[in-house]
Amino acid sequence: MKKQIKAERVRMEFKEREALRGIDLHVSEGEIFGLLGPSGAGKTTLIKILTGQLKQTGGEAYIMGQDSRRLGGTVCARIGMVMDNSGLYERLSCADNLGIFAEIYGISKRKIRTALDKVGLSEAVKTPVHKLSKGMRQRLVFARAIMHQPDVLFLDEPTSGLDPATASGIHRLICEERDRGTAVMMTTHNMEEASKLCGYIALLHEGSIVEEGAPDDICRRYNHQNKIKILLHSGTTVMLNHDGSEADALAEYFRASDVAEIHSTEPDLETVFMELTGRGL
Ligand SMILES: Nc1ncnc2c1ncn2[C@@H]1O[C@H](COP(=O)(O)OP(=O)(O)OP(=O)(O)O)[C@@H](O)[C@H]1O
Repeated sequence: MKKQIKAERVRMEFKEREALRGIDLHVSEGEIFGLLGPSGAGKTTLIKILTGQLKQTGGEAYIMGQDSRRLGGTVCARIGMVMDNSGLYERLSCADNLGIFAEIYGISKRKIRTALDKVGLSEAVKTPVHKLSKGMRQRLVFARAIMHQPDVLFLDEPTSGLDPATASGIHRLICEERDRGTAVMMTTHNMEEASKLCGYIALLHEGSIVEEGAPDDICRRYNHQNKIKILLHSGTTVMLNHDGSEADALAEYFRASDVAEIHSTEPDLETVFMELTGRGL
């Protein structure tokens, strides 16, 4: 698997603040990497460095093997981005907004229609941006990010503030991009979204990665209780140690057909995050 995004000991010092304190990570093709962290953790700063919008004060960053401080036109044309400041032209139509980028990327105008269809905006081809709802705008920004079929995609809170149906449509498109082989790096404050989409996540706190791994593996690591919770048909809840000693008791409950539900006591990502940072997302 090609490592499309790489950071090696990346540091960023603003005048009176150290925003990143030596970040190491990589994202391979066909992978969705989640960068999570509370407000001010350094997520946007890192994405800006990786995409060449900001120059780091230490360490190295590479996109498709090219130093992010010197990204050339060919590499830039293979990157897609959804950032906080949408950069849409309010008075231009959806199609004309994408048209500008089609020209920059040097792709056929036919791709505009395909991209708008993909995000469900075929009816709004001629609608000026200022008449779009928040969800439609976000879908347009997404269409702009993927219309040139990028190899690397950066998504800074792509579903923030969207209704569940629009968010779920965007999730589907992100997965389609991954399946096409795109390396995706996304930030989110939504832990459910991160667990569902990301194969690998890094928890960023005050400029450092404090935990990383597959979401399930991280949650298992913080399963301090290590118990099984059984809900019986009678409504009673039984807690058993999850160390092998529970086998006989569990078999007995099953023999008696008493078991309605069975759960492990693994914490969710939000709880792990609270434990590590003392703050919620
Ligand atoms: N241009 C800048 N000049 C000075 N400080 C900055 C600048 N940009 C970011 N910072 C500081 O760097 C730290 C990290 O900011 P950053 O925007 O990367 O956080 P974030 O994790 O993206 O937060 P959020 O989730 O709120 O978007 C913050 O303390 C912020 O105030």
